[in-house]
Amino acid sequence: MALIIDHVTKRFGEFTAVDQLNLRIPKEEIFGFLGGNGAGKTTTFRMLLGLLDKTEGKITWNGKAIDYETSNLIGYLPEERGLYPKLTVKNQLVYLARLRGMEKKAILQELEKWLERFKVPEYMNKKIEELSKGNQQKIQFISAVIHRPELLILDEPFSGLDPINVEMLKEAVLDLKEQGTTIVFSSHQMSHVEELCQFLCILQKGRPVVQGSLREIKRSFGKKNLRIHGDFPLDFLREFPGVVKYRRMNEGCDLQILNEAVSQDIFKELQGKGFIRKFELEEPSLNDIFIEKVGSSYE
Ligand SMILES: Nc1ncnc2c1ncn2[C@@H]1O[C@H](COP(=O)(O)OP(=O)(O)OP(=O)(O)O)[C@@H](O)[C@H]1O
Repeated sequence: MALIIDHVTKRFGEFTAVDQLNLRIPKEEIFGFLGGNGAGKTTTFRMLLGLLDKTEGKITWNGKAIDYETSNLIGYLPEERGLYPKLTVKNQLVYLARLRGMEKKAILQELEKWLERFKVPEYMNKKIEELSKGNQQKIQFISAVIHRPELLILDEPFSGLDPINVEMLKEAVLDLKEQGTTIVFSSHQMSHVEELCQFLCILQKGRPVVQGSLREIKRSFGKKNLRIHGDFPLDFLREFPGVVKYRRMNEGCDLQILNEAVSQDIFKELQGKGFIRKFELEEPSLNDIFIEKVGSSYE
């Protein structure tokens, strides 16, 4: 395990924002850090980076406490983006990367590479304030990765990006993982987490309500989704034993069922009723799991 969060608590006065949090984040994987608004994600990130003092507990990266020396091994994309509007992209990145101990020549080489990759080479000498919000975010992402950190913390990296830029950033995140970077990111979009993460944790009121591998979390949730398309009425399934949720769709219905056995019962029940065009059993979505565990409508 590379990143260990050991019984970490953060109190603001009487209020406990993070409560005895224990997490083991595996090396060279992408870890999803989820939770509703105010669950304690950003507070955890800030403690992890040493920007906020912990009330209790310990955080280590590769067995060492994170301090001034180790902090250069970490990259951070904060939730509140913070670039200087009057600086050019080049001067901004040179400034930030020099703080990370990089030489100017290496900074410019890396920056050029990233700007090419993000299809915006012409931004090199543009002022930050001249860029759109989404494009400023790309620059902020570059500032988090330019020094090739071992551990990359991304606080809602995809918020405010159009679908093309989301894809571009996802590709970059996956490549960084391939190259051996350990990545922890928070997101309110479950689909991004499903696509990218092998491991995750869902936080509620500063405590994990779910944690582990995505596959195992889905399997152990028990309930499954069943999609049926047929040319006959399916509404009677609303009351069928074992059906937890029923949603009428254009061509049939989407069900949440208690377990796989219920799908067999439904399949038998449908025989002879008409033509079934689709009968598909699926794992629950992360969104289903999130809603059930956190207990509120989301996304
Ligand atoms: N400096 C502070 N002083 C007092 N309370 C704080 C402070 N910083 C955060 N909190 C509180 O701690 C809780 C956790 O906040 P945090 O920003 O970590 O949530 P989050 O999970 O990142 O939420 P979001 O998804 O909305 O960004 C919130 O209730 C917040 O109001």
